[in-house]
Amino acid sequence: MHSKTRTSTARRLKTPIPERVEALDWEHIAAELDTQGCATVRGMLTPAECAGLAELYGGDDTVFRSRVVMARHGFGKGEYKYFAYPLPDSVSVLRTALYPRLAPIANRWNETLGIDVRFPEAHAAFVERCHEAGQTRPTPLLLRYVEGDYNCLHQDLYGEHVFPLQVAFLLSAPGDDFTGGEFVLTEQRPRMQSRAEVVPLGQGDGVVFPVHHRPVKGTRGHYRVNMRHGVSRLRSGQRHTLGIIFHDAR
Ligand SMILES: O=C(O)CCC(=O)C(=O)O
Ligand SMILES: [Fe+2]
Repeated sequence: MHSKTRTSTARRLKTPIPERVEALDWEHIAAELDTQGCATVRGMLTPAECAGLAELYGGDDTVFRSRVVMARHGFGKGEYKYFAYPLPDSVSVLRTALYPRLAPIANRWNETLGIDVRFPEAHAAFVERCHEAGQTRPTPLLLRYVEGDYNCLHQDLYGEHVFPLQVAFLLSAPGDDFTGGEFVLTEQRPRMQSRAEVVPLGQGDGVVFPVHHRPVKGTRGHYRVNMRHGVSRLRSGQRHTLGIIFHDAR
């Protein structure tokens, strides 16, 4: 990494999370999402913030509404816990601050795909829409993987209302805390073979990716590709992630 990048990252980390979100290059993120189907945001959380969030996993269970052991459902191996409302401050702030930057991308994608749904400017208004439809349970989650664990390719759909983008933050340090355990995205294109993308992440980095589909520009306009995400097998150590999903669950 260039020293210039390092300095500006460090400076950004002293600032509150909403300002860090504002400081990101959203034009670049939108362009990456359009062309590649995902975008990484580097150094969004400090190592201390990552450790604080990861520590919640083994702590007081009143922070969470439920725990899922993936092997019991055929989801893979490993486990995760959904946060309860009220969400921890940093999780709530991330969700609220990221949403208004992603909503215009989501609206543009829906327009491109000929889908009528439009998303309001503020997350509170979208959550209200979810709640009115009976989707009242919070979806932000902490995941934990140990050696041999993995997360099968999936889509985080929890009801009729779906916000089309989500963000996952890596809380552990690759190489130091764990090996293997790579974030994987696949694109299933109509009448074509699937394409896989491995997304390299450092501790505190986030990846923005589609929940279920995205528009891809073809020779005759745009077409819809089906997206799935998962995590490859952990070769050693322990890996924690924070998942931010913007729609609530039934
Ligand atoms: O652990 C990961 O990197 C994937 C997390 C995930 O599936 C999600 O955030 O929805
Ligand atoms: Fe997921």
